[in-house]
Amino acid sequence: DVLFRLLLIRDSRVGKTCLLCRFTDNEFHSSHISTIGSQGVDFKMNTIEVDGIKVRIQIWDTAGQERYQTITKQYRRARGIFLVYDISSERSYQHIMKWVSVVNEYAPEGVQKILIGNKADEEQKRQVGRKQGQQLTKEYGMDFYKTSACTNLNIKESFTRLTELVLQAHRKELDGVRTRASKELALAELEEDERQTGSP
Ligand SMILES: Nc1nc2c(ncn2[C@@H]2O[C@H](COP(=O)(O)OP(=O)(O)OP(=O)(O)O)[C@@H](O)[C@H]2O)c(=O)[nH]1
Repeated sequence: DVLFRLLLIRDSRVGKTCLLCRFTDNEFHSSHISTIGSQGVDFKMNTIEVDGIKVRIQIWDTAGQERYQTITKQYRRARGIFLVYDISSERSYQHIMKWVSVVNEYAPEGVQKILIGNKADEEQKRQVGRKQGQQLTKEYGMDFYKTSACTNLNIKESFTRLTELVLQAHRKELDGVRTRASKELALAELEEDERQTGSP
């Protein structure tokens, strides 16, 4: 089993908390409760299986209003980042570009990112064109998902995809851990056999 830390960013009210609640508890709350923890962050855990590996993911929900100095501390420990905008807010989309450069500056090398256009159910209030999300993903080389925490569109898919990307990026590291673990297990079994048979 492995454990990864993922992070949801950015503007306030784009639906970060709702995406997280939908993914971990399959719940949706239509009222807004701003994410204000002691650090402006809160997390939930979930386990998903990718390629036969059980991956425990710790997903951090950052407060959109938080000063970025606080949030950048969180970036350093993240393996994967969801950059979230709201399709009914052009402003939240414009801010994504700024947040990509902040992430590139503060997040560890090799951090995986995907772009999320949330509130896809709010078609009548759409301010961000369908192609705009895809344009950004081409520019920054990220995968793109349009999601709705409200109707449960692409929630599991997007969380699974980011986890897959993180897993792929850390494959070598993981293989090393697995080899070491299986060698240690073999040694422990040998010692156990020797103890039972009384041989040295
Ligand atoms: N229609 C619709 N509304 C949504 C969706 N996701 C979230 N909302 C609503 O948008 C508002 C803000 O959602 P939150 O999840 O609290 O937003 P946030 O990004 O965590 O906000 P901060 O904690 O302030 O950073 C709430 O009223 C939610 O009900 C969605 O997919 N569709």
